[in-house]
Amino acid sequence: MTVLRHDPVVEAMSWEAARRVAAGSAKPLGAVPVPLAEALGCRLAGPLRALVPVPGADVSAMDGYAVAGDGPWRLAGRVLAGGAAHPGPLAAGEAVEIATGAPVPEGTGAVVPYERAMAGAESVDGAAEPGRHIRRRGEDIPEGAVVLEAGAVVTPVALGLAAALGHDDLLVRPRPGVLVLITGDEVVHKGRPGAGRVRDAIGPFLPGLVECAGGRVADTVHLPDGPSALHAALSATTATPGGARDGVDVVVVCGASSKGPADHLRGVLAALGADVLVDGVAVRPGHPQALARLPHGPLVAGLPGNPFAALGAALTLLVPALRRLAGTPVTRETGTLGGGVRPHPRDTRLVPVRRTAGGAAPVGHDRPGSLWGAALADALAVVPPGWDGERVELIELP
Ligand SMILES: Nc1nc2c(c(=O)[nH]1)N[C@H]1C(S)=C(S)[C@@H](COP(=O)(O)OP(=O)(O)OC[C@H]3O[C@@H](n4cnc5c(N)ncnc54)[C@H](O)[C@@H]3O)O[C@H]1N2
Ligand code: MOO
Repeated sequence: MTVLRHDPVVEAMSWEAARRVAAGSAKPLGAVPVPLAEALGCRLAGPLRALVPVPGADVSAMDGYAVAGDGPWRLAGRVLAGGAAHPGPLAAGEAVEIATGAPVPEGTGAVVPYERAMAGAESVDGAAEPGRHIRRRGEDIPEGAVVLEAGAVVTPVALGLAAALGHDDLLVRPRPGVLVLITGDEVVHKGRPGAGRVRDAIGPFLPGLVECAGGRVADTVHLPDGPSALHAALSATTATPGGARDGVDVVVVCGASSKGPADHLRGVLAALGADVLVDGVAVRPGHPQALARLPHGPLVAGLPGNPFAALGAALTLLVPALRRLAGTPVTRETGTLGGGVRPHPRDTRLVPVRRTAGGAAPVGHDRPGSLWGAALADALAVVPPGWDGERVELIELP
């Protein structure tokens, strides 16, 4: 009698379909107001408007004298930026000494810089050009102007602009929080791996990849093999209805995705009652990957332990889901592919390439267990089964 001890082979989902499922597995997180200091890298959820005009008043553009009418002018006081304004309009024939950025008194016809003025103790003379060296209220940025559109990334410069326009908080799409779980008793996290050990090569690349997709790695935790630690870590995640900023939206499980005795992901997902959306993808490398939703909300992306396979899987399931959650626009690039690459009969191939003026060229070194080829490459070429040798999609590597 034959005893069937292992799961039968199930047909894996096509790479294109898996990517579509991943992109459709999430909705963009709701907009939240975030203090400027925490908004860097987020996307604006609405247009950024000028709450105040720049400059906020008619101000001097030079250190010198604000004058009215023709010179010589009688000196009637001094106005410094941040100091008291001149107590009334300037009459023709009057001047006040003025600092750059200080509001010019009403009636000012021009500012004469120190370099162009001849000043005595009580009067000043010089050549005044009407309107010269006065920055008018709202001349740089009018009040109410939309300076950045919804969807713009909050850059360091945008933070400065927002502050100048009177904002303390920005309404942004929060960056989805990602918890990374690295499994494998043989995986070590520093130094040279000894016999029977491998150094974690996935944890170090995930933060940059996640960031480019619009997310942020909230924590990376190393778990021993076995279902209980994984079960506990997945159950402990806090759902983030409404996009709370410190929550976990996606858990990435590295390793444990295949069929070996230490590969517990599927069993744990079943025990937790997760909804498995993708269970294996027809892609090389990276076929033993999975995407599921836990009953309390977070998505789980299961990546294979082989590092290049993990990268391919992350670009297939994790990145599209994160982009959707973060509201990061999706751009698709295509190009020609040289190097005599042959398609696989059933699976999509992900081939590390460098893009050149003559098309994409494979860089080699593309074994699933090594990141060498991917590190030499600037993109992965997507070669579908039955590829006709024409253009391919190119996924840019961060
Ligand atoms: N019977 C089958 N065996 C395997 C299959 C299969 O379909 N049937 N698929 C193979 C493929 S393809 C891959 S990829 C791996 C995926 O394995 P797991 O996700 O279960 O990962 P592990 O078994 O834990 O590790 C595989 C390999 O990668 C090394 N590893 C693990 N984590 C890391 C890490 N963070 N950094 C660097 N290297 C890591 C680990 O030591 C193993 O060498 O399954 C095949 N087997
Ligand atoms: O996903 Mo595996 O070999 O395809 O590395």
